[in-house]
Amino acid sequence: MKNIPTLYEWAGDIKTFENLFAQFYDKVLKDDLLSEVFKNMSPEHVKHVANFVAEVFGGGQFYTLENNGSHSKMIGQHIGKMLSEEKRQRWVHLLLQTADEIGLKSDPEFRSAFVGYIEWGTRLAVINSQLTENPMDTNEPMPKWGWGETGGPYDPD
Ligand code: HEM
Repeated sequence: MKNIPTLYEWAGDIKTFENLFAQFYDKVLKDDLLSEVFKNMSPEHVKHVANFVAEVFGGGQFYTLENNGSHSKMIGQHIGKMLSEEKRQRWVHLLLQTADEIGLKSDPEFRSAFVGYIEWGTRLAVINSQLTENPMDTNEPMPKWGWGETGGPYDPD
């Protein structure tokens, strides 16, 4: 494959990410373990998380510009939340279930990159949630996620 798309381009567009997280948080709010954690989430939460992940996946500055966000600001949302490994696992499980239900690209290459990011991001969220102060400088750049070892999407040729 000559022109390798970004993860964002391969997944679709911003509506793909908004749909994924809208359906996901519907499940989260009905979940016995996670509903308590998210019961006070802001009305913008779904859009902010969709924008954040879309930006990390190479879609442009959705979170940075539209939400005046930064990696540090996002990390700050998890400080002191005391998230457990059990809650993290449920979060991951529901997100992957939603990904299948909405028909998110399911080629092995894309899912490998997607799961890699989700593992990284959720494990960091748990670690940061045990802290009382945000360790991250406000000027730290947003993370960028790519295809990793697979090098690009599934290509039958
Ligand atoms: C890749 C993993 C994750 C990403 C990209 C992410 C992203 C975000 C973002 C962007 C916000 C800010 C939302 C806003 O500005 O309104 C946020 C807030 C939050 N996140 Fe995460 N998060 C991740 C993992 C988790 C996990 C695993 C949990 C819990 C099990 C969690 C719990 C929360 C909570 C409780 C808030 C605050 C919600 C509120 O009250 O408005 N996050 N997250």
